[in-house]
Amino acid sequence: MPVNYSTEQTIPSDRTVRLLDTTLRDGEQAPGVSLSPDEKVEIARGLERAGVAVIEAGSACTGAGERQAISRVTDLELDATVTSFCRGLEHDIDLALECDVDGVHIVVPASDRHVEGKVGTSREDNLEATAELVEYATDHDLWVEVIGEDGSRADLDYLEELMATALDAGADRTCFADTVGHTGPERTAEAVSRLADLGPVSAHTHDDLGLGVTNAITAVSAGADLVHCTVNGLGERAGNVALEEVAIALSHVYDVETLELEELYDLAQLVSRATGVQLPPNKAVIGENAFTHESGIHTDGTLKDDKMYEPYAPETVGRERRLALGKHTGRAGVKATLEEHGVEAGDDEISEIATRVTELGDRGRRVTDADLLAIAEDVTGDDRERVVELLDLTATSGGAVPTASIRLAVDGEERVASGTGSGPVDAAVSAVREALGSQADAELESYRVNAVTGGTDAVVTVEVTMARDDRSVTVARSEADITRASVEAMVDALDRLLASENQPLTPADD
Ligand SMILES: CC(=O)SCCNC(=O)CCNC(=O)[C@H](O)C(C)(C)COP(=O)(O)OP(=O)(O)OC[C@H]1O[C@@H](n2cnc3c(N)ncnc32)[C@H](O)[C@@H]1OP(=O)(O)O
Repeated sequence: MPVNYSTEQTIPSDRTVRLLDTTLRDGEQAPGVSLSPDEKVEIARGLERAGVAVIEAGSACTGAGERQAISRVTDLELDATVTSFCRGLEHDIDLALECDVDGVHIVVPASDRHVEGKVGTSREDNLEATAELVEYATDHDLWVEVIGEDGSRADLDYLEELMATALDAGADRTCFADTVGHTGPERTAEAVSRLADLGPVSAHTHDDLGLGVTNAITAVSAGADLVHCTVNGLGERAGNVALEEVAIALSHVYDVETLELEELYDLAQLVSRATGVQLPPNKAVIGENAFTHESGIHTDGTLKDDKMYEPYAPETVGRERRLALGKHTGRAGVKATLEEHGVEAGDDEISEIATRVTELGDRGRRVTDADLLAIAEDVTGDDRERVVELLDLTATSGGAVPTASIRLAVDGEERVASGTGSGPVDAAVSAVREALGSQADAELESYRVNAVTGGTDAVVTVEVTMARDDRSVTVARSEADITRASVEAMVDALDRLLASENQPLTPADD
């Protein structure tokens, strides 16, 4: 159901809106990002699973490697239309044809700054060249979208003339481009509604002013029916408008469905892994904190009614809700988290544990599951025997094969093992798994390293989350030695997981 309380919806729910993804072209233009053909193929498959209508696979003019990558995507024979970016040059269209794409985006200058200052032509010659290029592309059976580059800074009368020329020459659609993310919703609405009167129009917005989604939604309400986006908002400078944000905004606010929303989180992680650009924790839909609650009032409210502090269920976009502990934790959050770990405590004990969690958070620390459980044991007096304990660790690197040997106490019995790996941490983790056998059957859900202090002698904090069956435990360890911190965190997490299976803590009396 749309959530607008107004009866005047600017985008009615029966509007057909489709999304074009340009992660493989504009997204890849983000500094430092370069996708291999295999990565492009994997991302294109993910985009297809999500139901993206058009995939801009790259710029064929960039070089042989790029053309090979685009060809690999066209070879997939996806349902989505696969396209290439082309400058206003016949040669670029020829290169796109070599990749067997379904269509092209012919990017022609629209503002005087681009017409005269960049391409060095005149308004009149630009009109003529645009018509010729469109005819050339359509003669080769290509689907054609003409993008008026820097359209938001163009004289709108000229932009309208340029786009009318493109449509008259046979272009399938035009595109309003806020190339430098310079404009706001009013000008977007004016420009898009003028172009929509001519024929089908797309919107291409950037986030330099943080107005990417606003302008995209405004463009749709002004008549655009295809929105250019990138996964995670990757792109030039501050990025393009994020695919996941446009999709959820259209769905949640206007009841207009564009994608298989539950695919969005996997897609976000896939793109993050391939590009090396981490997901910002506070980003809508994909950020780690988007469905995580720490503060006591929010956690309590969410436990009473899961819609209390969330606009939509995390499962909608392929995610799960999480409770976190820290400075702002209250009793309800402590009780719920302890229950997740099979630990019961009385009301007074819960209050005491909550106070100590807050105190730990006050010291600027993130409070992990292991911290909570240690506090709970202290408060309830439930001492437990460790199942696994690290006794000794030696790791070497710099030679041909990084190796590590490890000595563990497992249920009071000493075990020694060694392992090799891609680096000392990997080798030490192999050794731990070797020593523990099936007891180490736990998935490493996340592994994060953070240098707490500067310099080469920095103290690093390693935080791991490990899961076994349907339980997960987060542990953080700080050390100057990253290998030791990693292994200690992992062994402690395994110890917690195994302890809860073998020796559940007994409920404490009130
Ligand atoms: C808004 C956007 O996202 S634009 C897309 C940006 N994408 C890219 O740049 C793709 C990656 N780029 C590349 O691989 C290279 O820049 C290439 C292969 C396209 C061109 O490389 P080079 O020939 O060395 O040119 P260079 O990069 O120095 O300059 C760009 C040229 O394209 C021209 N150009 C730029 N936009 C257009 C256009 N819309 N129509 C025609 N020509 C254009 C420029 O005028 C310049 O030509 P000039 O050298 O004759 O002055």
